[in-house]
Amino acid sequence: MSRTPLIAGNWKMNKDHLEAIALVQKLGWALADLKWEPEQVEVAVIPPFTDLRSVQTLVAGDKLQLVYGAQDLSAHDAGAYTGEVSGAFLARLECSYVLVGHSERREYHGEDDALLAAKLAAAYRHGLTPVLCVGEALEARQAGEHETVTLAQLEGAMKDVPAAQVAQTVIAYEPVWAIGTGEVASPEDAGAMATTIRRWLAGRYDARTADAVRVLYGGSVKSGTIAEIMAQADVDGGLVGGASLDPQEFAKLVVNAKTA
Ligand SMILES: O=C(CO)COP(=O)(O)O
Repeated sequence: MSRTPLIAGNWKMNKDHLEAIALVQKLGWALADLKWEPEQVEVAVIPPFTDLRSVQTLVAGDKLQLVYGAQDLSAHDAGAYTGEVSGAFLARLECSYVLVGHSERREYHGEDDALLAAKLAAAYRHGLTPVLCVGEALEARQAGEHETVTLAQLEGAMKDVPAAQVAQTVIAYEPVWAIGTGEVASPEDAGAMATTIRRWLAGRYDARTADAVRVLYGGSVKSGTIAEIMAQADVDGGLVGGASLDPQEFAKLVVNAKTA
């Protein structure tokens, strides 16, 4: 099974809607300069909610081959949920992806397994592809519990996900200690966890389903380190924070992600 690699840029809480237009335009030019081939590496930008309409207009108007998505969604579809954003609204903006369970949401907003399971269900209801983020903290890695912790997060969030929907799910392994720290997991460690995740999927569902799911690595990925990470058989792309805010660097990262 060949899985199209995905490089997704999570802008986090950076760039207002005017800055977003400039960044996406520059990214489009930089990708064209580097002869990016969209069929070889899919590229997604994940800006703040307030940027999405501008990004949609620009992508459609300039016929960019980028896709985009949101950093979170509500578990509910509509109603008295002040401050929440419905997956229905994201679908109307033609979002392809939505992050679910980023470690910053788990840590700062107390998002737990039950909530993430409900958010996954909401993403599927609205035809969005969820990028489910999992990964251990430093103490768990040091205690040798990285697999146990990561698989427990998968188990918790995916307990109600039927096999038919798993193939349209992306899983991002983002060890918390590697996020924004400049400390990147070794390609071997990233690859080993991607393999562990795929084995878990095969056990929980079946080998064919597991084979179809894209597993990304995230945590201080840069243009200089992506190729080694992508060389790992079970890694299908990157979820990129800091490096996605620089269009030249992000474009370089995309073309370096091309697998042989
Ligand atoms: O959290 C991340 C992407 O979701 C990773 O962020 P950095 O690439 O800045 O480490």
